[in-house]
Amino acid sequence: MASMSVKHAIAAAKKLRSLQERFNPGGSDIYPALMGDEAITALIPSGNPLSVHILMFTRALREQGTDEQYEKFGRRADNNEIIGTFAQTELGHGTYLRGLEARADYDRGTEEFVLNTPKLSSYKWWPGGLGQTCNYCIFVAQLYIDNEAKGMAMFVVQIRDEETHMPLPGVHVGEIGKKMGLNGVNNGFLGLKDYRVPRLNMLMRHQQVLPDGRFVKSPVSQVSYFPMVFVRCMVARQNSNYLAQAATIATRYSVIRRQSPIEEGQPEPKILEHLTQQMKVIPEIVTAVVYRLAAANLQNMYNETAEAVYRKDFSRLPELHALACILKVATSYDSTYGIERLRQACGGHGYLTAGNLGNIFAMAAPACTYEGENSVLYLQVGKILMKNWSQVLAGRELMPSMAYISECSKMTSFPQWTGSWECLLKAIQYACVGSIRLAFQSYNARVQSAQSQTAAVNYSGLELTKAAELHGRSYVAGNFYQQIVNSPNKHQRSPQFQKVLENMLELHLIQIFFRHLGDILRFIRITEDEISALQRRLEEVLKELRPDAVAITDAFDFNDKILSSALGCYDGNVYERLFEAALKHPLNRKSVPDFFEAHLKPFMKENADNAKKSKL
Ligand SMILES: CCCCCCCC/C=C\CCCCCCCC(=O)SCCNC(=O)CCNC(=O)[C@H](O)C(C)(C)COP(=O)(O)OP(=O)(O)OC[C@H]1O[C@@H](n2cnc3c(N)ncnc32)[C@H](O)[C@@H]1OP(=O)(O)O
Ligand SMILES: Cc1cc2nc3c(=O)[nH]c(=O)nc-3n(C[C@H](O)[C@H](O)[C@H](O)COP(=O)(O)OP(=O)(O)OC[C@H]3O[C@@H](n4cnc5c(N)ncnc54)[C@H](O)[C@@H]3O)c2cc1C
Repeated sequence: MASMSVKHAIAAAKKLRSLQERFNPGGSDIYPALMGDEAITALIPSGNPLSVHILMFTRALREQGTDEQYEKFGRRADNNEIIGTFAQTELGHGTYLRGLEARADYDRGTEEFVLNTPKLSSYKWWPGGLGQTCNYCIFVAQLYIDNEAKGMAMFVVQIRDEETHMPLPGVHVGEIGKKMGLNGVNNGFLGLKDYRVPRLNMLMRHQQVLPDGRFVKSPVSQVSYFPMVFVRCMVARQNSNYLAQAATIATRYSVIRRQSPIEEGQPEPKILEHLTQQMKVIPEIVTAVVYRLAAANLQNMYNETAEAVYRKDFSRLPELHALACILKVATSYDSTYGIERLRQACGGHGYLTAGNLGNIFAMAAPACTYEGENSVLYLQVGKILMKNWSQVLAGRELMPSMAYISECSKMTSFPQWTGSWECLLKAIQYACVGSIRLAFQSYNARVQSAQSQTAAVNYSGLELTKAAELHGRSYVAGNFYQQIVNSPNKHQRSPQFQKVLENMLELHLIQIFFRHLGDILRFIRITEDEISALQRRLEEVLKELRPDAVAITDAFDFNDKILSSALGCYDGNVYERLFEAALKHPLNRKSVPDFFEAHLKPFMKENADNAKKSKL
């Protein structure tokens, strides 16, 4: 599997490099964007072993290295003359980066760093492509000068000979083992023993070790976390795509499959005519659309901020960090659970490999963990919200994506309920701000009672997580509302198209409202009649969107090769394709399987003989 993946990944990389040269010669950004494209991931169903090379290795060299370092390593990486990965996580630590145990000791005598993974738990563990594909990596380690810890730093480390691909002396490298999916990625382990690299192999754009061992600190230490911010943005985009793929498959299947007459004596309808089926499928289509738009916005913000960071302007980093975290979490959770709901919506056939929903799930699910485990990122956002709430209390302005928090904080009570989109959006935001206030009170009370800030974060963790989740909902719903209702492009849309978009907005807002009804009721009084009215609107909008479901998923524009699904093919010949796939199974190659003579026949014969004997 790994060798097939490498072969396909290389073919894809070549093709994309030629597209890059044709459309954006000399530029650098289009390449990873193309590599992140759904086409590439789908064409390598066991995962792309070059992902981390492209998404993290090349980027870190460009963004964390000096210009000379880029010339020495980065250009070769961009040209794919060397293949690398980002080796940060260890067997014993992934989340708590300050706890990483790999170390780099500066030897001023030789002007080298001595790299070590001193214990089993400090072995690097997980980096994509490290097992067998890569000959280089960025090795993240605690920097020590005269045995004094200086914080994390990144080192360019050659791990295999460029000619023979043999691991170099002092390098212990291998594959970590079979996983639920992504088995072509060859995630690897790496141990280093007294492995020396020249001083200039430490990436020194933002922090430096001078030849005499003096340490020049980065102006903003978090800038070393920047490669992760980029991949979090890519996860938001990629996981929205996985959800869109699964929604396309389930929608197409749901208009082919027929089951159970709705009226006695009537023919069996397409299963998508059943209201509960609509509720399983259509909201996922809408969620995919909503997240794609949010991820596109995030990508723009990333591009602007990355340019500023390159110029050493770090002012927008906190806002980008907060948004990248929240969208990474929201898209990875909602796609993972959404894909599973869509698989169940395809009944028994959803469980067949030929439907491809299992593989799409296996591609989407690990994004809940990699690039920052989701609960941990929620807590990051929770902490940022606490800081911002202090700003609100001090009457200061907040970053644009949190401006709604100041606005809601000024409201003494929730305005008259109207049920309009504005009202629904405001309700979600208001509940979010109420949750932030409560979390702040708990957190603050703990700090006042002499708990440390970190302990207070831990013990207020449930409330912080809730506030973060609602902030994600508020941001995403607010973004969608703006794009549908207030976009400058609105007037270029046909009335019919605008109506479909508005139906999607209606469904999204009502769906989020019901999902968080408990949270909303803590802060807003709503009558039973008002809730029932929303229930009727939910049923109505599902009915209205039902005829558009296929067209919306067709507009995602996934071709059959990408979906690789007997259930989701464009021509709708589901049963023919399922049969075709079944006939290809190795067990169907022979009418009588080999195990019959070897095992089954003797087993049955032995039983028959025993039965005969007992009768005698
Ligand atoms: C060709 C491609 C085709 C494929 C498809 C493409 C699509 C893409 C999809 C998929 C492919 C990719 C395949 C998978 C790749 C996976 C790779 C990996 O997994 S690499 C490892 C990731 N590891 C983590 O993410 C560790 C998580 N841990 C952390 O980030 C930190 O330890 C953290 C944030 C949890 C704690 O950091 P603290 O210990 O420094 O502590 P605190 O006090 O919380 O933070 C200090 C300050 O720094 C800020 N901060 C933290 N992180 C920041 C950041 N990233 N940027 C900016 N500021 C940050 C905070 O807001 C705080 O700010 P104040 O001081 O309060 O103002
Ligand atoms: C498919 C895949 C690819 C990967 N690729 C790479 C790669 O290329 N390079 C690389 O360096 N790494 C990679 N990783 C590793 C990944 O980044 C880590 O797995 C991730 O950061 C989570 O860390 P962990 O595994 O140590 O989980 P842990 O931190 O051990 O999490 C376990 C549990 O503990 C909880 N927990 C941990 N800390 C806290 C806290 N502070 N507060 C509350 N709860 C907490 C978590 O919420 C979770 O429930 C990859 C992982 C996967 C699955």
